[in-house]
Amino acid sequence: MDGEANLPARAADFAVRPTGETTPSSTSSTLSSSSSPPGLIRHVQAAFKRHRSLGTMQSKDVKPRRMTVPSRALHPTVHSTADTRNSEESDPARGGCAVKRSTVQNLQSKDVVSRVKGTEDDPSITVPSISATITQSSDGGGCNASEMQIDQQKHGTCDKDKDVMPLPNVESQIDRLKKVQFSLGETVISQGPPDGMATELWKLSSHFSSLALTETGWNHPDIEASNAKRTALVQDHLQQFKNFLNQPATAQSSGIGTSCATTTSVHSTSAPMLNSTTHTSRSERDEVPQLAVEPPGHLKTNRLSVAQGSRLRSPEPSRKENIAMSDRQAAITDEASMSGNDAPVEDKKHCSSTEEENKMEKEVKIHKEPFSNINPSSQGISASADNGVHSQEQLIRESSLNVKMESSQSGKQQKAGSSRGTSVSRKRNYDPDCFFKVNGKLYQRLGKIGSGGSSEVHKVISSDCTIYALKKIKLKGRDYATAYGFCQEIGYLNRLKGKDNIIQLIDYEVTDKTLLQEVMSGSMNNKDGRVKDDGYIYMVLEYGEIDLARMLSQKWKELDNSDKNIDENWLRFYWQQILLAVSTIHEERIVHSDLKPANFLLVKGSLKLIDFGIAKAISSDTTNIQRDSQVGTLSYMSPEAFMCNESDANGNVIKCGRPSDIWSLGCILYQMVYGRTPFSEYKTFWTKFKVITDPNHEITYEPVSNPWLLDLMKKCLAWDRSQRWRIPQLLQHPFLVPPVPSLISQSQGQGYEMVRIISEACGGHQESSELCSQLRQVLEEPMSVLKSQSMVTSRDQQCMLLSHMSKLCLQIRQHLAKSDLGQNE
Ligand SMILES: Nc1ncnc2c1ncn2[C@@H]1O[C@H](COP(=O)(O)OP(=O)(O)OP(=O)(O)O)[C@@H](O)[C@H]1O
Repeated sequence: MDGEANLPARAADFAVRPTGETTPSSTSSTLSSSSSPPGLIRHVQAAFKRHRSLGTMQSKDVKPRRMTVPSRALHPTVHSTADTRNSEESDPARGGCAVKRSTVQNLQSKDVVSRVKGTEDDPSITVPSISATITQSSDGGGCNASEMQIDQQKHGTCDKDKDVMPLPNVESQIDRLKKVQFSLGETVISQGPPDGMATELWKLSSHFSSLALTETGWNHPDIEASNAKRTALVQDHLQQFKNFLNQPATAQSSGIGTSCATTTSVHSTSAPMLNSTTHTSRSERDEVPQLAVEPPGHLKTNRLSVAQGSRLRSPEPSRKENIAMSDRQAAITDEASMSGNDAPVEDKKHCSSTEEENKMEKEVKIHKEPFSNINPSSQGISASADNGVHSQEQLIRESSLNVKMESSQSGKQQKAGSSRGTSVSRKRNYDPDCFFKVNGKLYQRLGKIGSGGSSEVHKVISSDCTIYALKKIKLKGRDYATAYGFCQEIGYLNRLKGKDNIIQLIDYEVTDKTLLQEVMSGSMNNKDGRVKDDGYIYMVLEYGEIDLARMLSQKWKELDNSDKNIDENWLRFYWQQILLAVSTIHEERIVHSDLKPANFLLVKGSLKLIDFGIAKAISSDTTNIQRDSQVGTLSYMSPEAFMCNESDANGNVIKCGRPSDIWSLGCILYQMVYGRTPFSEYKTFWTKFKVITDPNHEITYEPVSNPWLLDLMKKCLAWDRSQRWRIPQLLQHPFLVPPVPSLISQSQGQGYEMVRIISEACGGHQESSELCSQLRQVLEEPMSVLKSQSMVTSRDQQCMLLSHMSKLCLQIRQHLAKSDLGQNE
């Protein structure tokens, strides 16, 4: 473990940034939300965490800090004490995920039941349990709840290519379904039959409810006996219901201005889910029956259960419900509005008058409420559900206008009790503790992944059920140069879009638009001073499951319990990926400057490079980057990174370039091989500084079974940066591209025999014997020849070897010819 806790630094001189080195036995951060979301949301989050393998978030290990050290601070005569800040707090929640699993499941199931029972208070659960059955019917599966659950299980992923969100086990789902249906059944009955067009529907719902009630005796033999009959009956009813829903709608969801439209709110109670609630304005309720159709409990998931334009009746939502609904509506409104405009989005044309507001209230409103109530892990999206999601999303798109209008309405509802006309700030339209908004799109926060020296990174889910990482950088109080640097990360990530081994930037927003503009145009005018406004940078990034630091930590924990060495193939596999990632940026003339295990993330089995916070592009006329200060993470910083801008023995200014990254790679490789970084025994900043900048300091290499591995580490950790290998060479190093053993042994066997014959033929001639022994040495230790040469690729190495050998052979031949001649004379 790098004991960097004692690093000396004066706060003023060293900006020590905690970053990501992980060493096997240390501890660090974290998966804790800084602010606890409400109960249900917490359960959602917990469920997501549950489905991530242990430790898939930020390493729990102590991470070395990234340093920003002004040059003057580096003079060895300056004595300072380390800034031992380690801003990464250990978060037991991460490690504790698995332990808490059962508790979470219990909570979830309790939660589902209690939530459903509390229907009256929950506007998202409005009336009967029809929807689940409807969805199922499309699969031809009747209304057998267990089948439905199994179907959900079968298709329990959000998207094949996206994060899998497995469902809890089938039995518990069925069990919960029974409870849910029972509860909903009670609700239906207590509500009594509506009149008008929905009477038929009510009958159906009552029927289902009564079925659901009977399902409390789910396995009773009597009930089983009548199952077939009931199923047929239900299917019949379903058909009727479908026909009902398929009626030409007089009030379509997009029916702006139609006086008889029903308002349909599609709530996705968690990202993969959409449930629908239909309600109408007071004036409409008298004329048009309305129905709120809600899938039961967790079966709300993924289902759009109300056809748009259905003119159905449901009990009037209470004011409380309305307010709660409007919160959700507002949330989805934000999500639906992609404009990024801070003003509430609304269709002024239709919102200008009270009359039109009334109309609007009657319209079918589609909202997607991605993030409430339900455990997303139980959102297994069945085939039907999947379709459901798509159709819902389509619906949402199609109804975006309505959604926008809903926004204005919901704003007003929110303000119930206060002046109706008061406009509602967009900021209040969603809970900032639970959501992030980037360019008008909402992302629900699922948990904090980690925090770097400059940022917080959160796991989030988008409205299309994709998991992302959201990096939030607070700019307030930072100097502009630093803020520019952070913005530049966006530039680099944009430049590296489409590169497989670089984490992908999905979206971003810099709240300080001028700053972004300046960075993008390369005209940084305001270099002095600090950012005063409450500026943030948000970056939505491809999500990485685990970082290399954590992987190494796990690997070494495994190895500690056994007497095995690190698996060379494992090493080879990830080392190659690391090289390829760095090769990508070096080809783009970008020097990362902060390469360390924590900055390589595993995404679907491949390592991807992250954190371009201090990366720099090499300008076209040079091979180096210009830095005003020393930056990096101590344990991985190259000698030239420490000595940046100082003069070397020849009076040349020391600069950093690609070789600086190669040194960091050497440190990473060393750590992969030995479980610690090369200078880990030097605990303080100054001792580290001293040994790393000392050209005569010899790094200790414990013996390893593969000499090529040793050679590789040395090639990366050559003190003299001009001696360090470049990525293309490293990719061809014999550790990665081993020479074919059979050929070696074959050629060696034949070679030895040949040398023996020649030696005999030379008959003890001194010069010839000398040449023969050289030839033999080449055959025995080809590297002894190659080491003195600076080769480019292994093919070049082979060619050099051959030419060296043939030179020797030629000389021996000449000697032999001479000695032949002498003998003949
Ligand atoms: N796309 C992502 N997916 C998953 N986790 C991520 C992602 N990006 C960052 N992280 C996690 O958050 C941590 C901090 O992220 P990052 O290194 O980008 O922030 P930073 O503020 O630049 O950190 P530092 O300055 O300390 O290196 C990472 O070590 C990683 O564990």
